Amino acid sequence: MPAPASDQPALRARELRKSYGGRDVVRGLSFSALPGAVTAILGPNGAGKTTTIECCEGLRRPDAGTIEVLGESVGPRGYPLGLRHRVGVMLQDGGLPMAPKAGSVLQHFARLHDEPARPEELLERLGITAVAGTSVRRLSGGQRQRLALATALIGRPELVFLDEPSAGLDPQSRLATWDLLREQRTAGVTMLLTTHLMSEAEELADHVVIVDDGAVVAEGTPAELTGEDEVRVTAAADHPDPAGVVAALSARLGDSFTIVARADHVALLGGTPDARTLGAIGSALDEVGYGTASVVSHRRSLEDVFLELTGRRLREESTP
Ligand SMILES: Nc1ncnc2c1ncn2[C@@H]1O[C@H](COP(=O)(O)OP(=O)(O)OP(=O)(O)O)[C@@H](O)[C@H]1O
Repeated sequence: MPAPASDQPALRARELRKSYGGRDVVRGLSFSALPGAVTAILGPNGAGKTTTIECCEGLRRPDAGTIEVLGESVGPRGYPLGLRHRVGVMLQDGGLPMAPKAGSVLQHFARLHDEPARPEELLERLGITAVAGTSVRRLSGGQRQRLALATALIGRPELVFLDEPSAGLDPQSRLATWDLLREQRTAGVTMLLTTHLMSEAEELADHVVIVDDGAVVAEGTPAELTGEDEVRVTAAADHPDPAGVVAALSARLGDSFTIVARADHVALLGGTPDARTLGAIGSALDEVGYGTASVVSHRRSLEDVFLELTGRRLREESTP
């Protein structure tokens, strides 16, 4: 049964580090997940989300750092025995045996727990009752994904790890999954999920940890992360010196805005500028030869924040 809510984190990861073949993919990453809340680790492909969550699940061993789950330390050998029954895990690739039938797999997982949820009910909720008699191998990707979620929830865990829970699902299945996860939260279950879907983080998360290149670049509630107005100036052509653009704008505007400049756009955070300030912005941009294609003022979405922090362009994978 879920533990009563407290202020103590249900999970605390401190200064995690992990490298593969000399390449650092998790670089001093720290975050906490509060009990009864949904914490989303949001990041682009390759940011280190799966590595981080699998370290927290005790499936990968971090090179450095500490992890506490439900008050217990996760050591080099993974979870202490008693902890395993309190936690549910949904892996990114499902991690399911292929030969058995879907319903048998879930029954098997149910028998591992003292007070499991009813398998038939979970199958029904996730819309996979009709394939209960089909072998896992023959399930579609989305059906397998939902079965993996059912196996994570069958033991009525206190804490559930969900690695991209709705990746590859059609819109109906995604909504059914989100509804089920919201119910889990209402019942007091703590959830840590990874996602690169803004909509998933916006719909489900109480706390969002934005990760890029193996490190936390921002965190907060969705409202904290998105609560600011932004003026966005899109460049007509890439500018060679974004730092010079910031300097020119700061010289005219002082510290009334947080200014982020990239080759292709400038974002000014901190309020809606009046006509005089807009004039000053225009003059500063003219001064540094920043050709302006458009200027818009709007409330930032999570996607704006994410793209601002993690960049708008596809990145080459770094090499060792
Ligand atoms: N076992 C491994 N051996 C070598 N490199 C790995 C291994 N696992 C992950 N990586 C690399 O580490 C980096 C981070 O991978 P990870 O799967 O943690 O990222 P992610 O944020 O979950 O990405 P995605 O959203 O694409 O699933 C990637 O560059 C990946 O290629």
